[in-house]
Amino acid sequence: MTGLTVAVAADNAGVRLKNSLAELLGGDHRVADVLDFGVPDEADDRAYPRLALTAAEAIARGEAERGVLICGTGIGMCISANKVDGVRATVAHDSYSVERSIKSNDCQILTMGSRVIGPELAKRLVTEWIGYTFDPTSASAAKVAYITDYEHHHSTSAASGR
Ligand SMILES: O=C[C@H](O)[C@H](O)COP(=O)(O)O
Repeated sequence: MTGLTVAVAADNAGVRLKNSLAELLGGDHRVADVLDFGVPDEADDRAYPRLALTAAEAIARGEAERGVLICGTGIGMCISANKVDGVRATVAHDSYSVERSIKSNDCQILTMGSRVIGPELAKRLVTEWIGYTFDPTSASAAKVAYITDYEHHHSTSAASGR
């Protein structure tokens, strides 16, 4: 496996955890590059949607394969990132969800809440998350493709099928 490029971003509620995770990722042999979309410190009060959308758009353009986005709860980052076509983001604070976010859902983005999870558990989960890969030949692939197809067609009737 060639090294991953991982985008990171956080608002000022999550910047300390984001910086810690960026350092962790930068030292991981499975990571080729870390793209930091800010904020740099707690004095920067840019709101989470701007940061999430900027990072998610970079992923949609193929500039990074993965992203870790941190806010107070992870929820705002997740909602915002999921507005970008082609991006699948999830908030997760447990090992099983982190694994399934890749293996079932092929999520590029993991979001976490700095007010929800401790830094050591977050680091452990991100270390696990980097090691998972999606299997495009798995039974999960068609389910993810259904979402992508909906995005492409913006079809309101898609939800009425199986
Ligand atoms: O989801 C939003 C985040 O938790 C953010 O860090 C805090 O948002 P708020 O200031 O609107 O509560």
